Amino acid sequence: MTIKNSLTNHSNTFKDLKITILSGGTGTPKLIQGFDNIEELDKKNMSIIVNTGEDNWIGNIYLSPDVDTVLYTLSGLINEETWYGVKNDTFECHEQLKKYGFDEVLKIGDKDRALKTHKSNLIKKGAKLSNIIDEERKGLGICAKIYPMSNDKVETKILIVDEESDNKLIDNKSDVGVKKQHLLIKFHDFWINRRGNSKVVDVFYENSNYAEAVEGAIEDIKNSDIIIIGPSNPITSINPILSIPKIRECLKNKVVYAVSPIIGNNPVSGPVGTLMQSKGYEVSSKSVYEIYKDILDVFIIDTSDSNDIIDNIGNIEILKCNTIMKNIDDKKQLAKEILNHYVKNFKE
Ligand SMILES: C[C@H](OP(=O)(O)OP(=O)(O)OC[C@H]1O[C@@H](n2cnc3c(=O)[nH]c(N)nc32)[C@H](O)[C@@H]1O)C(=O)O
Ligand SMILES: O=c1nc2n(C[C@H](O)[C@H](O)[C@H](O)CO)c3cc(O)ccc3cc-2c(=O)[nH]1
Ligand SMILES: [Mg+2]
Repeated sequence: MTIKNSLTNHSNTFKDLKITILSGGTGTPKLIQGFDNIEELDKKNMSIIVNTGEDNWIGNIYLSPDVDTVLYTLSGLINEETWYGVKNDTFECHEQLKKYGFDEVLKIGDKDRALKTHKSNLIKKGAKLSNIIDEERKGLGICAKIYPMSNDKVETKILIVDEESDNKLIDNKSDVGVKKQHLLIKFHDFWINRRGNSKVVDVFYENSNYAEAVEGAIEDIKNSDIIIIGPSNPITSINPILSIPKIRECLKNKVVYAVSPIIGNNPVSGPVGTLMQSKGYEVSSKSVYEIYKDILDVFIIDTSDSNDIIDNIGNIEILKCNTIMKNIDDKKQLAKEILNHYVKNFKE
């Protein structure tokens, strides 16, 4: 349909805008920094709904990696090398536990452990994750509201080919008795222990059909002017959020923008390629559009991406911007272009 590039500046009209951002992983938190640095935007009108599909217990520590990354990003504590944990943190406790024979595998820092211990204690007492996060964001002096995609357990599971059976197959391909075996594993097993090197057959969001959205999150979606799906892994960071029935239903009546995490056929980072192929998608920005299209109004691709995505994409508008966020100026510029485009095309 139509391609638009940079637009005139409408920043004075940002002050009343209400925005909700869907976030997971490391891509979207960069864009969240961009929005958080737009002075004219009232941060009390900014809500973030976060993926909890990778939440897990490590010993007695409750790990909610994508939530903690958003908390640290909005409080300026985030380690921007890894996009998890607290910058300049120490790892005394982590190292000492290893000496006692308990390897947490994930490197949890000493300052980071305080946030996770706070969550763990309250969860054990039966508190709701959404209430705990709200206390933590206030404790960190964050104005924006932050919600888990659900207070119910929804777990991202990866179906992989069991390498052992695969090798047996190769060795004894004539032996009809040897069958390809599959393993259903946690995302962390796939990404941390197996370094994302397994052959992925499929991805599931266990229990998502029965999971309730958080009331405040649904309220904020309904009251928002614009919903932004950030440039994160569509399969393991955004789709778990969209798999919560009430959330997806609500978004259908809203103005929704999405930023592609893939430029042409190249992801900027991570295992998004293998995971998209496992769901039958080619690795391309066009496939990202396919994944979101039933709720999408504007799809943002990188200026370096080709225009052939335009062919038959229905009535969705393509906006081309610089989507490679190397510094705070890039992040702020991308955030501003999204809001400028919204004001010009949906507000006036
Ligand atoms: C394992 C990895 O995980 P995670 O850290 O959870 O990251 P995301 O789900 O956010 O996926 C990373 C996703 O983000 C894209 N990305 C990263 N930086 C940028 C950027 O500056 N611009 C842009 N358009 N996309 C960005 C990257 O390509 C990845 O696909 C994971 O799940 O991948
Ligand atoms: O790949 C890693 N991811 C680590 N993560 C990130 C996370 O577990 C996953 O990498 C992301 O969820 C990928 O989607 C942490 C997250 C935290 O909140 C705290 C500590 C870690 C530590 C690691 C780590 O050592 N290695
Ligand atoms: Mg992730």
